[in-house]
Amino acid sequence: MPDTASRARRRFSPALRVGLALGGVLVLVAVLAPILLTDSATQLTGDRRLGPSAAHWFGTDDLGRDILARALVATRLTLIMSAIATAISVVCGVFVGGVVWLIPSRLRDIVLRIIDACVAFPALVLALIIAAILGPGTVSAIIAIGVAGIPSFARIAANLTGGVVHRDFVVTARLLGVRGFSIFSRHLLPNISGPLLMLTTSSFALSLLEISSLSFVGLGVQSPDFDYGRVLSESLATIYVQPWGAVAPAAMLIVAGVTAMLIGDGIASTLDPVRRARRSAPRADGSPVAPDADVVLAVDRLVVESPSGTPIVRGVSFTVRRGEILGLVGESGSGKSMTAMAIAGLLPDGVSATAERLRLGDLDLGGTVPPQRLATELGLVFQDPGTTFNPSLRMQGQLSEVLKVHLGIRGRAANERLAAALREVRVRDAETRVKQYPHQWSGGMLQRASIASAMLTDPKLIIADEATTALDVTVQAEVLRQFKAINRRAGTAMLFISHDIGVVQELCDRVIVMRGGVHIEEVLGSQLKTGDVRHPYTKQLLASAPTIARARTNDQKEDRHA
Ligand SMILES: Nc1ncnc2c1ncn2[C@@H]1O[C@H](COP(=O)(O)OP(=O)(O)OP(=O)(O)O)[C@@H](O)[C@H]1O
Repeated sequence: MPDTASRARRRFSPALRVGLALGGVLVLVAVLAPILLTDSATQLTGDRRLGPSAAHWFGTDDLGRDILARALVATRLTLIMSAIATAISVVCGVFVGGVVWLIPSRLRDIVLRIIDACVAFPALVLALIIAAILGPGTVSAIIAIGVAGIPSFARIAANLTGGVVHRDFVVTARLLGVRGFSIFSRHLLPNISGPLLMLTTSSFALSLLEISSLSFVGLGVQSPDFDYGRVLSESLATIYVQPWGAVAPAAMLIVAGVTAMLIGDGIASTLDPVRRARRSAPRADGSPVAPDADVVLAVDRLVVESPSGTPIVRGVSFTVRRGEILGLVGESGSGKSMTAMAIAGLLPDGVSATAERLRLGDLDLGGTVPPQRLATELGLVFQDPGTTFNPSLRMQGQLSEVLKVHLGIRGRAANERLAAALREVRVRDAETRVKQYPHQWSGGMLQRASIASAMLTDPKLIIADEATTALDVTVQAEVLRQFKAINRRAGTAMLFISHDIGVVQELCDRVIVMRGGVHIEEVLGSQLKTGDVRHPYTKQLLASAPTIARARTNDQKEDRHA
C-alpha cells in the first residue's frame, strides 16, 4: 500500500511542493521577523554604512540599522498589503466579469467595451494616479493597486466565463430554472476557478511588485513603517558605494514573487477536476416494447431566424404523441438542433423563433412559459455526456437539482429517488457512484445518468439531441435500449434528433427528414428499414448509411464470391 508521503508526492507537482515550501518559509519570516528583529531593524546606531560582516550579513544603512533585518521585517507588511490589494482586484474583477454574462447581450457588449478601454490603460499608471489623488500612505497604496487590477481581472473572468456559459450543463441548469447569481456561483465560478486561482497568484506577484514600486517612488508606505519597496529606495542613495544594500530587499521581492507563481501553477493543476485520474465504469442493457396515445408536442409552421434574419428553419410542422418516438434526421446544418432549441426555449442570443402553434400538452411554448413547468414537463439529453455535467460538482448534487428546485424534494428522499432513477437505467452501485465526480463515470454511464435525470420529474416529452453520437457503437446500442425501455415503460414521448439514419430507423416509430431547414419527407421507422421511401434525398441518406442488415447482406455476397 502506498504511504501518505508518496501519495502526496503524486498529488502535488514538484513546482507546487517547492512553492509551498518557500511560501511556508515566507509566512514564518513574516510572523517571526517583526518579533525577533524589530530592534536591529529600527534602532538607530553609530554603526553607519558598514559592509557585509558576520554580524550584519548585508551591512547597515545610513542610520546604522541592519539591512537584512529590515528586509525580513518588511515581509509582513509587504505580504499583507499585496494580499489585500489582490483580494480587491480578484473579488471585484470576478464579480464584474461573471455577472456581465447574466445581463442582456446589448448591455453586456457595452460593459465589455468599457472594460476593454480600462484594460488598455496601463495598470501601474492608473495606480500612480489613484495613489497621487488619495495621497501617500499604506491604505491609499493598497486601494490604488487593488482598483487598478480590477479591469484586467474582469476581462479575464469575462473571457473564462464566456467559455463555459454555453456549455450543456449551464444550459441544462437554466432549463431547470436555476437563475441569476446561482448560475454564476454554482455552475460558472467552479469551472473557471482553476485558471482564476492561478491568475490570482500571478496577480499577487504583480501587486507585490506594484506596491513595492509605489513605496519606492514615495507614494506608498511612509516612515516609520517600511516594506520591501521602501527598504529598496533607502538603499538607492548609497547604491554606488554600498551596492549590497539593495540585494536583501530585492532578493526578498524576487523570492516572494516566484513563490506566488509556483503556488499558482501547482494549485491550478491540482484542483482541475478534469485532470484527475479517470476510472472506468460498469455497463448495462435494457429492452424495448411499443406505445400509442394523444398529442404531447404540436409544432405548426415553426420558423427560426438567425440574428441577420436568414431563415434557419423554414415552416416545419409535426406532432409527437404520447408513447411515440419521433425522429428528426438530416445532414449537419439542416436545422434539427435549432428546431429542438426553439421548442425548449433555449435558442442562442439573437436567434428568434415564431410558430403558428408550439404546444407541449396544454402549455403554450410560444407565450410566457412558467420555468417550473418547462423544467418538469420537458427533459433534455444532449450530445456529449462529458459536457452535460458540471465537472466540479459531485453527480448527486447536480442530478438531484431539479428535485430540490422544482419539486421541493431534498435530502434522503431526493437521494433515494435519484438512486431509483439511476437503477432504472442500469447504473450499478448508484448510491456509491453518485458521490463521485463526472470524470469518474464512463461516457455511457453519464449518458444514462442524463436520461435518468431527464426522467426524474416524469416529463411529458424528452428531446434527445444527437444523444448517442459521441458514444462508441456498443455503448450507443445500450443507450438506445434505455431510451426505448423508458419509452415503453413510462409512455414518455420522445423527439430523437440524429444525423445517423441507421440509428433513427432502429429506434423511431416515425421519422421526419430535414434538409436546409425544410421538412422534406415523413416516413415510418419500418419504411426506412425496408428502404420504402420516395424522396431522392432520403434515398441518398439511406444509401450512405450502412445498416447492420445491409452489412450482413454485403458480407454474405462477399462470401458467395469467395
Ligand atoms: N447562433 C447561431 N446564429 C446563427 N446561425 C446559427 C447559429 N447556430 C446555428 N446556426 C445555423 O443554423 C443552421 C442549423 O443549425 P443546427 O445546429 O440546427 O443544425 P443541425 O441540423 O442540428 O446540425 P448538427 O447536427 O451539425 O448540429 C446551421 O446552418 C448553422 O450555421
